[in-house]
This record gives sequence, structure tokens and C-alpha cells, in this order.
Amino acid sequence: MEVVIVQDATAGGELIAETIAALLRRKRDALLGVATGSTPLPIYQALTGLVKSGAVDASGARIAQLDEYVGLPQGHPESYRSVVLREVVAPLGLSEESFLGPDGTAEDVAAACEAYDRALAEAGGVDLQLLGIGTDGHIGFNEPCSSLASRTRIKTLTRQTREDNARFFDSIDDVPHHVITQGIGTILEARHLILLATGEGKAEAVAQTVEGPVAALVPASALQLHPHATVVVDEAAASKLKLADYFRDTYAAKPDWQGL
Ligand SMILES: N[C@@H]1[C@@H](O)[C@H](O)[C@@H](COP(=O)(O)O)O[C@@H]1O
Repeated sequence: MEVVIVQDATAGGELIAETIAALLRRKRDALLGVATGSTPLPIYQALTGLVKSGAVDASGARIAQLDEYVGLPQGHPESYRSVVLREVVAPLGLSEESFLGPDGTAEDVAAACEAYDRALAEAGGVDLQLLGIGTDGHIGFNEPCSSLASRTRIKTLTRQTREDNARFFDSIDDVPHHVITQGIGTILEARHLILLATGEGKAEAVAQTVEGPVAALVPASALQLHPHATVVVDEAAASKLKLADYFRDTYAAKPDWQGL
């Protein structure tokens, strides 16, 4: 696992956007797995900037969703499908045909989950999966004690996650209890994982993810099992890392050609 400590969220967004651009230059139709929440927004803004300035052509990119609420009506502005179409697909000038996501409105949720895992595999697998992290260490919507081998499935949100996400709804009562999320096993199949965490509120979860044991109690710690996982953190989110100086030295000495 590589840990990169950046000054702030903007710097993190720019670094990751450059990495995505490099991928798209190598592979025009790369499948990019995207996360929702506030943290990745600087990535999408920086990537849109690179596309608009002509630094990269993203017209062949394909976008895959990480997770989804169950039961929100079709087109609800806070469904993750709507969020990804609004924050990623439209700004990059892509069409809905380039987008893959699980169906949170399906009557048969289990079948929708299986169909999504199949669709990801048939699309050739995710090349680069972006991740945020919940204050309780969740990735996607894999809450603590999710199986590290899990596939895309329905999960129940913790009270804490519903409280954290209530800011996107009128009240906590409007935050669905149930979600579909790529499983941890599914996420680990992506060729490269990049987790971005910013702000002091994520410092404890980041420390446990990077320096704690691999444990279902901290789902993001499963990144330790991946051969190409990058954790990008700002100074505040890095504040509880014991090895912060080592991570800084390692990154400073990294050859330029290597990228993330
Ligand atoms: N399902 C999403 C996660 O993918 C995201 O990482 C998390 C943190 O969001 P934020 O970046 O807003 O803190 O929120 C939600 O739970």
C-alpha cells in the first residue's frame, strides 16, 4: 500500500485526476469506478478541467458506480445514479451509455446485485476504482463486519452512516436504511484502488485502515490485501498516522515516471 500525504483536498484531487488522465492516455476506454460523497468532488472537478483544457481525451471512458440507495424513486436527485450522472458523467461530456450502475429501484434486489457483478465482469473489470471512506471505516457501503470476500449485495446502514449522510436529505428519516454496494471482494478485483480521505474527521479511520490489522471491523483495511492500493490523505486526515514521516520520505524519493 502506498500512502501519499498532500497539502489539502485540492492537491489530492489534482494528483488523482492526473493519474486518471494517465490511465486514459494508455487505455482510451478505461473503466473508471467512482465513489460518491463530498470527498471525491475535487477529483471530478480537476479531471473536468483537464478534459476542457484538452490535456486528456476522456470521450472513450466508461464509468461504474460503487454503491446505491435502495428504494429511492427513479431520478431522485440524491440517488447515487443521479449524483454520478450529475457530478461525473455530464461534466466529462459522456453519455449515459458509458455508465454502469446497480438498479436501486429493482423489485428483486438480490438479482440486481448479481446482475451488476456480472456486468462489471463482462465490461472487462474496473481499471481504477476511486474510494472515499466513512467515519466508521466503510468503503462503498460495506459497513463494519462486512465479509472481506463479499460480492455486490444489499446492506443495512449503521445509524452513524445515516447521520453522516443526512446532510444530503431533508432529515435523517429520509435517508434509506438499505443500500446496494459492491462487495469488498468485488472492489478488490479492480486493477488499482485509490482511496482519498480529507479532514480530521477521517484521521482515526485512516490510521486503522493503514496501520491497523486487516479486519472486517474496519472494511477499508482490506486495501492491505490489494497489490496496487494507494491512499491519498491531506495533512488533517494523516494526523494520526505513526509512520507519516516515512510515507512523506518515500513519496519524496519516488521516481517521477512511476506515477501512483
Ligand atoms: N457510500 C458513500 C461512500 O462511498 C463514501 O466514501 C462515504 C464518505 O463520504 P464523504 O466523502 O462525504 O465523507 O459516504 C458514503 O457512505
